[in-house]
Amino acid sequence: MAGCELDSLEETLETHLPEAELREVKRILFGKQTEKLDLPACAVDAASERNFELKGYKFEATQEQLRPPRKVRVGLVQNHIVLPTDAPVLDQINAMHSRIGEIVEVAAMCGVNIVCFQETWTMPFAFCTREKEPWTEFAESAEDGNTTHFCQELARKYNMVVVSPILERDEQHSTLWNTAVVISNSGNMLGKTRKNHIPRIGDFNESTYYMEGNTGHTVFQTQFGRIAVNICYGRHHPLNWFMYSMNGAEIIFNPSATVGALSEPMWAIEARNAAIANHCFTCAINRVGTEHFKSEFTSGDGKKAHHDFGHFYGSSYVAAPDGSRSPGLSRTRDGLLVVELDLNMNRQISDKWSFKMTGRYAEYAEELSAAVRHDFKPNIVKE
Ligand SMILES: NC(=O)NCCC(=O)O
Repeated sequence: MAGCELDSLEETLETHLPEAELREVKRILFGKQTEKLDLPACAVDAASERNFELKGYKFEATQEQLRPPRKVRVGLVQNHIVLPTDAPVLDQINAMHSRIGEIVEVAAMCGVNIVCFQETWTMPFAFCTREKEPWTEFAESAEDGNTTHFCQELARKYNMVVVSPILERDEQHSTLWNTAVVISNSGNMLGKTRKNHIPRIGDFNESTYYMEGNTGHTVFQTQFGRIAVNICYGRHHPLNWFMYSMNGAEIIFNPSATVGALSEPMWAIEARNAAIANHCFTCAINRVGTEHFKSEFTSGDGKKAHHDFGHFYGSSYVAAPDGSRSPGLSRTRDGLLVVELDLNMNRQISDKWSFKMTGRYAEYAEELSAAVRHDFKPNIVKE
């Protein structure tokens, strides 16, 4: 079976394992079971009419005596591009706006408080081509671009925080960035945060287009909790997650665009490990589908030129600090994953496992400062 034909890992397990084994396999693979969330019938019907998968789960925390639960619903959106990559740029952007608009409407029916879209959601993932035109035309101002205005309307209409990852055009510095715009549920732009790490692997030729981010590890205080955005390739860097968490992030979103041949075995591990290591929730989002480009490009590996990047495998999921995770969305379909979190779990797990308390950060900081110097000598004892 070709990789992209497998629709979902969980469904495959469910189809082929007897019930008792399935329960045990799931416990070992996914941790404590996440219960299904009851979603309104109108949302289920609308998702089916609009041809996207809708799934809902909840992570429960222990009831405390002094603090009330802090329940938040997050919505993770994964989708195909709507029009072919050679359609006029504005038509492509508008088509993505209307697709996202109809998915966010369903998120609102499900009571979502914070929604996050996939990396550079308004455009095909065209960086594989190395062509500048027309792809740089998709870049927009984070403050005043049409996409930000569109998301502000959604935020206001549905009382929802919107995390909108775009290709940003920073006119003032004549620079492009890979940026997530964070819009408060009031409709005001709270701020923006830029991708810190740019891949230098495979067809991800992103350094041709934009620069490494300069916004550090900003955390945004929203009405529904403190959130941060670790964009795509940043998920391979444990210290990147760590710094968002050090700045107080309770939920870290990881909007991504990644393909099966490259990263799929790592996908289920990295965001989940970050949730465990940092006592927070993480939300991994990947686009879905295969995008075809008119001009052929090579991967610089001696193999034949080709017109597509490979299959973006979706599989968006949420991981909790207790090591459990939600089932993923499909590998092949557009989808909305609605997950209810109780943010009290972060402190409960921190009190239990105490990774933050037992971390030897002052030691690491000292050793790291030495290690980044050019005269660094590794601390190795030899006979
Ligand atoms: N978009 C992006 O950073 N992709 C890099 C590949 C990966 O991290 O799996």
